[in-house]
Amino acid sequence: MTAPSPPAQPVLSGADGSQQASAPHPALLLNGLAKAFGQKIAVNLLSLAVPAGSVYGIVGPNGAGKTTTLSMATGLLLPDAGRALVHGVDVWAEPVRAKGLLGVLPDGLRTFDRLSGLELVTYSGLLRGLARDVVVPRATQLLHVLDLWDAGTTLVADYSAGMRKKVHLACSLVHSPSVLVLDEPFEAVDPISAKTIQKILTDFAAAGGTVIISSHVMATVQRLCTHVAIIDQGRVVAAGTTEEVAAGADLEDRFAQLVGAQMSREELSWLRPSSA
Ligand SMILES: Nc1ncnc2c1ncn2[C@@H]1O[C@H](COP(=O)(O)OP(=O)(O)OP(=O)(O)O)[C@@H](O)[C@H]1O
Repeated sequence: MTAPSPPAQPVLSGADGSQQASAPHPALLLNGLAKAFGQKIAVNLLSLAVPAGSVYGIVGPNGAGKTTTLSMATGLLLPDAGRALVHGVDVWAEPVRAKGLLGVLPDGLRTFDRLSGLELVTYSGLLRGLARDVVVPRATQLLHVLDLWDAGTTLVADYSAGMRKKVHLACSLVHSPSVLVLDEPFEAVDPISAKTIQKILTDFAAAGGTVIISSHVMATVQRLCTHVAIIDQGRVVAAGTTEEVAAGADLEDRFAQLVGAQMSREELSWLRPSSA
């Protein structure tokens, strides 16, 4: 895989009108993001700074607002309030520039699935402005690395859930973005492929890229992520380096401490195997 493309280098005008390099922006800055669906407040004035070069895990219970947050952060869903900036570029004010910096694996995406894997990844790269002689070798390589090459001309519509996840991951990588935003990248993926994906992501971050993943698999987040944010009811309840957030405990235990209080302790006394 090629190194991620360098982020847009923002400049500031000095008092004398000269241009000075500014302090580096976070790879992703969310500032007061909010979204309601009718009466339901999905994201409640959420702010977060993701440092460049980090592998940042977003965790939280079902319905906490992770997908809604990531959708607003990547220009897929219009926020009711707040801003999202990718390397200082406003996702909603300058969508084309911001999206050029992003590689996105959305949750439950519907794509052009009447294509083979090679066609879909190639098409994705062409849409991102890559030349065909650049995109075809990259797409081929990605399909080999993600163990999808043998699927040949099988349509993506006929892929398994894990294969679909991997081909969409390939689409998010093909243009070598600066910031990868991956909603549940390991969901439905087999353990060997999960290891391959983890290696791709750590290599990508080591080369200067930034990775943001949402996941429910705490062990993976603890092993893979340099930073983590725990989201609950549309708000950040803890954020920092993984070590800071875990605070000397297992991340899963910490997660349960922070957001487990409202989990039901009720017993399903009626749930007993029925006799034959
Ligand atoms: N399009 C929508 N219309 C109505 N409500 C929605 C919509 N999308 C999300 N919600 C609601 O917003 C809340 C947050 O949903 P979201 O999908 O962001 O949670 P999540 O943290 O990604 O959950 P999960 O871990 O289960 O994927 C939920 O209560 C959900 O029902």
